[in-house]
Amino acid sequence: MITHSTSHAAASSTTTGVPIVRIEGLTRAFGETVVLDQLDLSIAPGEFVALLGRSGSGKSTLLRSLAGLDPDAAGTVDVDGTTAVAFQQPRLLPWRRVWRNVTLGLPAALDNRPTAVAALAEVGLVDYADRWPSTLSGGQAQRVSLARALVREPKLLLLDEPFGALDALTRMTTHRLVENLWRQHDLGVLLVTHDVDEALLLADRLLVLDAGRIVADERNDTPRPRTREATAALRTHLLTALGVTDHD
Ligand SMILES: Nc1ncnc2c1ncn2[C@@H]1O[C@H](COP(=O)(O)OP(=O)(O)OP(=O)(O)O)[C@@H](O)[C@H]1O
Repeated sequence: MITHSTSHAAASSTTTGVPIVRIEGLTRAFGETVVLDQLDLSIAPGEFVALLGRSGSGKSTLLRSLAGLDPDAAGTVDVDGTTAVAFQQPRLLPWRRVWRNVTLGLPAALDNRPTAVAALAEVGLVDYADRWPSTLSGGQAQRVSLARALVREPKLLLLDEPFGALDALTRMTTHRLVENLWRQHDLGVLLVTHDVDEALLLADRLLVLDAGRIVADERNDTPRPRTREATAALRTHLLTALGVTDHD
């Protein structure tokens, strides 16, 4: 049984320095396969963390536990405040206009157009509120899904390969957008990605998941904006932790 608690204490963790995420002994198995094995992890308020790992290493499983979507995991997952998730596919409902996708699932008091438009303005889509999802480009649809996450005012934003389906140029502009949202909202971010360079560009802390545990946990203090040259040594270290070399 998992203990998943979400607190909304009056003394916010931002002022107290208490972690926004505390995971202890998180274990998840599917049949005989143990995917997460007594995993421990803390995330501080406002921290931008990237989670790397080979395909099948359990990144999405960990993220689902953090989002409270996996009642069958065992261990403790404490999250201080609201979490919101954006996935690789934007998952917009085609029969709802853009703004009604943004407020989907919100309490009635917040399920209104002005709330949605304010969030859409933050992702540069203020004029798209009344569009249908089918008229959006892939990058625009992904920005709508970010607006849908932001409108929940999360303390922790969970991003599961959100840039994976975007073309290279759109990916770069969406990187900038996420970096700006993180700064402006003082968000904690956990970004699941296969892309070491993307992780080095965006995150201040880099985790590698392997065999159910965190096997590397590195700080990335490279000044922003970051260049590939500045992060080269850390890149090599992470690739080694991932079991690949530059020549693979
Ligand atoms: N509902 C499920 N039933 C059975 N096995 C599952 C289920 N969900 C995940 N798994 C297994 O758990 C392991 C971890 O899956 P997970 O999706 O967390 O990996 P991942 O690191 O996110 O992979 P990828 O990078 O390919 O997205 C895989 O072996 C997968 O087959």
